[in-house]
Amino acid sequence: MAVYTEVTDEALRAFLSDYALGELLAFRGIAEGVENSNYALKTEAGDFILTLYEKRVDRMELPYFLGLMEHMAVHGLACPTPVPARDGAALRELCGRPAAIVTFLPGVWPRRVRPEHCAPLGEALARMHRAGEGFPIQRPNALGPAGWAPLLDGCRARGDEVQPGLIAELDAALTGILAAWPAPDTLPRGHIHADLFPDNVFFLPDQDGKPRVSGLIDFYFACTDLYAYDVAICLNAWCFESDYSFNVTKARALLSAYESVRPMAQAERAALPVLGRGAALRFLLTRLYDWTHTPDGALVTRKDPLEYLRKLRFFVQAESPGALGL
Ligand SMILES: Nc1ncnc2c1ncn2[C@@H]1O[C@H](COP(=O)(O)OP(=O)(O)OP(=O)(O)O)[C@@H](O)[C@H]1O
Ligand SMILES: N[C@@H](CCO)C(=O)O
Repeated sequence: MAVYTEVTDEALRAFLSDYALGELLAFRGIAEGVENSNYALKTEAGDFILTLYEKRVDRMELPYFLGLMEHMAVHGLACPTPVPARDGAALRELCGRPAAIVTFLPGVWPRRVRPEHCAPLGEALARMHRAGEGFPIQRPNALGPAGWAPLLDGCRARGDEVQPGLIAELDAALTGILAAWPAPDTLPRGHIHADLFPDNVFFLPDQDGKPRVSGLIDFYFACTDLYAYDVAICLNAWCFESDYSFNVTKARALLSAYESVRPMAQAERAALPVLGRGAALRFLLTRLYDWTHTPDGALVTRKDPLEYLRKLRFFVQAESPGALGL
């Protein structure tokens, strides 16, 4: 479910009259996604996505997200490009919500990740990091290491209902992660996606039927942080099997394709186990928070926090990149 704000035909037509996109031919709400309301639009000018930003997105941060997408698209990345209205502004208001139209990207995200997806993914991630260079606005990562203790505190009251002993295990994991986290400015940093899960990466087959990335979407967690942390997020999201075993073939494919575009420093590779631990904890905590704060019967699909406990435990026992098979 991701249409929180219903847009009427009349409201949309009035909104579109500010744009040079021709007549509205069709529009429909998109069920996928959990954060914002998304509509697919077809106008005389082509296909677009209309997003109404809901409660969890801070409107002060929208110029960063939209500006970054614009910058990356101009620098050759296949990502949604904000469409300005006739007055030049892409960020507008509709039905009392901040709203923007972005270009539609063709492709489908992989419901089941295969090793053949991981090299194109790694390459696209590195291209994204390169494409963000020179974008001047900074956005600290609100869900980075400094944000994890407060998040964990927010889960304290009900966390053990999900699994007995969970909060004590997470307290210990957090202490270990913070002690081993790379010191500021020791690893390269820049604009990262920070949520590059399979549902945010579209693929189309090439002439030989092999998957190639057709676009990256959903930049609403993007921030300025360590590039290698983005790699570690992808190792979490793309390289585990359904039995939670780590697939070294997928991880190697991802990493070597990444490095074909942006070689990593030795220190970045060495940090991957702790960055993997941190990334697992970050998704565990946001899922646990949502799990323990979403009222029963709410229309939002909650994601399983314990999936990330299994991944966290894997990274806790992996002390070196060698232990990851990398
Ligand atoms: N530019 C785009 N081109 C094509 N389809 C898009 C585009 N942007 C979004 N979509 C479609 O809308 C769906 C939801 O988008 P998105 O993942 O950004 O939602 P969200 O609610 O903002 O985020 P989240 O995934 O964090 O819940 C996507 O799975 C995709 O089907
Ligand atoms: N990718 C996140 C969801 C929000 O973007 C998760 O799987 O927990």
